[in-house]
Amino acid sequence: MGSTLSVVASVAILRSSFNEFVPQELRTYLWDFSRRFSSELAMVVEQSHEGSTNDLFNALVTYLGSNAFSASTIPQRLAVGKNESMKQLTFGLDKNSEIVDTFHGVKMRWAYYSDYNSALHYELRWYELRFHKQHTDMVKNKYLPYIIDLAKRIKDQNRVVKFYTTRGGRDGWSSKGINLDHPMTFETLAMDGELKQVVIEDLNNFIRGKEYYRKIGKIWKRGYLLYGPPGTGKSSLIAAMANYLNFDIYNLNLAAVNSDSSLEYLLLHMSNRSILVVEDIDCSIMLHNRQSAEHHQLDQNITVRPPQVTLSGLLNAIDGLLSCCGDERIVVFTTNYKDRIDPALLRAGRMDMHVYLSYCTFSTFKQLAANYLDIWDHDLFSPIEKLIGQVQVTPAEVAGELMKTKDPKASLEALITFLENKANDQSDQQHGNDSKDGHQFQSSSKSTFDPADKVSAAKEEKSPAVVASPSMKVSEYTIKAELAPILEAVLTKYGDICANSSSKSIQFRSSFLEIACGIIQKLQITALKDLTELELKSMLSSVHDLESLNVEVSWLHHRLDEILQAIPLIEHCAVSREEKRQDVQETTECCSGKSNSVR
Ligand SMILES: Nc1ncnc2c1ncn2[C@@H]1O[C@H](COP(=O)(O)OP(=O)(O)OP(=O)(O)O)[C@@H](O)[C@H]1O
Repeated sequence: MGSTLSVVASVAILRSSFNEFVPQELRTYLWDFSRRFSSELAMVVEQSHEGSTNDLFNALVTYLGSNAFSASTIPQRLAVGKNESMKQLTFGLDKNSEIVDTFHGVKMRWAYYSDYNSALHYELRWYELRFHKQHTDMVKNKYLPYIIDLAKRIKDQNRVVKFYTTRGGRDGWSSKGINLDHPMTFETLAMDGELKQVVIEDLNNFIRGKEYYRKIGKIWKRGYLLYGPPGTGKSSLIAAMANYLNFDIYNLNLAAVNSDSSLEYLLLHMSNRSILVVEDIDCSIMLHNRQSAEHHQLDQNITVRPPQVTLSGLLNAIDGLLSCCGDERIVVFTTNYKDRIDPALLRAGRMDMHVYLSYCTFSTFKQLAANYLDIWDHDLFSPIEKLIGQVQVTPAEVAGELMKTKDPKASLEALITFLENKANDQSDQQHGNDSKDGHQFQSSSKSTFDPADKVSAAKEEKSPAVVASPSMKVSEYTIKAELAPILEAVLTKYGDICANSSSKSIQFRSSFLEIACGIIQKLQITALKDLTELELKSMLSSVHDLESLNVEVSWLHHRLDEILQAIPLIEHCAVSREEKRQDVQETTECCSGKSNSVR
């Protein structure tokens, strides 16, 4: 044993002396000469390749380092370290050390060398791979690409997610970014189970879709619109997405960007594998065409600086040529009021998935109770289920109540009191509205988070969890009572339009039907001349969403198209009528001697 050790030690000493005293050119020559007679092939991977960084070298640093403890021959010396952009320690081969990796049963011998060139003050580093010549094709076509791919995944998993914000003007993004230390994950995010799964699946498909996107000629990017009342978890969902994918977040404050070209500059300086977030897109900026970007004088004293980024600038940035300057990009818009957003921004291809974050349902409450109190069931769940069905309460509010004490019983009782108070408040508000409006539809369709936005309310409140007015069952669906006659008529005329819907959940299907019936109701109660183009386009956008979920509403789509085409004619007629009226009035005034010129 002692003699074996001394032989190994002598070989190691000889080897390191050889490397130290024999110049690299001579060593290379000697190796090449000896290999002429060998069945082994050697490949050298230098730090730089043809004048630029060698991606394979960098991949090897990660791959061999991560394999260091599982390789068939563990190296005697390892380099180890960590920096602030990494979550965990990383390992690498130290100078002149070797490792044997096994791939598809074939032994791959790796060694790492470095050589300091004192004239150039430059350290040359390289890896050397030796394997049997018969595996050359496999190494070229499978092993090395596998290393590059795996190293990328290892690196992505180990990197700390960064958060960047705009500094305004041409200053670009905050230079270093701060570590995103947000604890929200898909496990802790309370969201309807099915919807959460749909989002996760969509992200998975996107991440695995590089080849698919290339094949169909589409830029590898995905857009999500997150909408819903404040406090329902839009920002939390973004954090969960970033943590799940290990993507950096670039938080774009459009109001701080002073021109379309600054926006271009910012997008060109985002890293790959990142999420571009524009929060509250409806109110952070009013996007208009360039012509209207003038200073608006609200009154004599107040001048409002107009938006500097135009709608076309933003559209260009999202899906114009500029958007191909990066890979694996996700764009997320959030809003409390989907109907205030220009439909051009919402169409598929720009915002591929619209995710509605609703008020708290019983299912979301149960997830919050599990997160905050570690309970999955309790006697007090039953009254809470009843109250949550009647009250509009956000997950943020419920979470706030559950945080007050760790004692489950006390916490749930406090939540019940909170929900009862809220129910009374909402009921008082409802009565106030009823007596003010004297109109059942208007009062019940008003949303407490946006009393002004009827169109938004007509859609947002349709989630079964958010029903404030009485519900009714029509066939197997539960729908707002006031929409029940419309649904009955639709089912009689067109059959079950949700029969082929991509969602099997009755709850979801009911909410799709409420959206469709809400649109029909709006069309029924509004005179054609009072419908704005924006309202119609927003209805079309909802119908488009329903179609993408395989809800059969082509007849409604067709009807909306017809109305949209008719609007200019209606406006034209209105103008002609007004002109005629003015003509008649002027003639009458002239005849009766009341015209300005006579006066
Ligand atoms: N769905 C949810 N699951 C778990 N926690 C939630 C959820 N929604 C809200 N919360 C809690 O409420 C807090 C505020 O929620 P968040 O900021 O995500 O809401 P938001 O919809 O983005 O609100 P806003 O529209 O005002 O920006 C979160 O930090 C989290 O603690």
